[in-house]
Amino acid sequence: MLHPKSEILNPKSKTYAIIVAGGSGSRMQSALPKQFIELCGKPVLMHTMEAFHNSQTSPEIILVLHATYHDLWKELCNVHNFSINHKLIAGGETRFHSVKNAVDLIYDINVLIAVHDAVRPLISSAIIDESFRCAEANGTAVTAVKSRDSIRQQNGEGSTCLNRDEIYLVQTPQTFKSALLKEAYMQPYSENFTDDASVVEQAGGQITLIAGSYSNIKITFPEDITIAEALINKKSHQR
Ligand SMILES: Nc1ccn([C@@H]2O[C@H](COP(=O)(O)OP(=O)(O)OP(=O)(O)O)[C@@H](O)[C@H]2O)c(=O)n1
Ligand SMILES: C[C@](O)(CO)[C@H](O)COP(=O)(O)O
Repeated sequence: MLHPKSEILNPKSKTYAIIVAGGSGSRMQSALPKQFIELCGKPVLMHTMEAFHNSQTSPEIILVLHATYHDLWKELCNVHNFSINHKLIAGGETRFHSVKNAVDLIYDINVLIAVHDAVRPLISSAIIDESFRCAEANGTAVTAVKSRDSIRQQNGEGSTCLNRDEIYLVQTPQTFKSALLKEAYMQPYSENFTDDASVVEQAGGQITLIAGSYSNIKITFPEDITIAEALINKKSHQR
């Protein structure tokens, strides 16, 4: 079940956002990794970082990017006059290792940390703020939506239907009290760690789900660029 909306975030709470952009985007089949592809005139990554910067919480941003792309990123920041303050660090072999590189740089065990995929540029400021509020109250806040399709599980040659009201599709941001996230990321890597919630759960943490958005898509395949541009244009017409 999704957690109801939380109270106001304590303005004294220190907050961080780890934006993971250390992947190579193999499924996108583009020479330029998908986080740099332009969406409505600017790189995917800039849309994502602006959403966090413009949220009420406006967390300190740590950007995780493969070292090979640090110079390209600095050049893009110049070209686009992008001046949002952030710390740039090197990515790792998998998403887990990229997140860990950032988590290990945050020493304070009394802060809140959101982890977000750079390639989910349509995240709303409202969801970002709610994830920090919920994590402050409950320790964890993991963004998710219910499946709109029916769900079947394969068993042997056949398959059985599952109750879709009990199934959630997990997104980011995934936000945690730092003590919990830091302890979880001390575990050795496992292939089952597909997101931060799976890492925290394996370490004994209880996951609180909050409402995500069907627009908060992860740019994974080429057609996702067209969908994301359409959604951004729709949003700007609504303003
Ligand atoms: N070593 C890695 C792998 C992934 N990511 C980040 O994790 C997010 C979700 O990963 P995914 O969509 O799978 O990105 P890629 O790994 O780049 O894509 P693919 O799996 O198609 O290669 C992305 O923002 C990606 O940059 C990361 O920081 N470090
Ligand atoms: C973290 C994530 O976006 C939550 O849905 C997802 O697990 C990333 O999966 P990927 O295969 O690494 O893109």
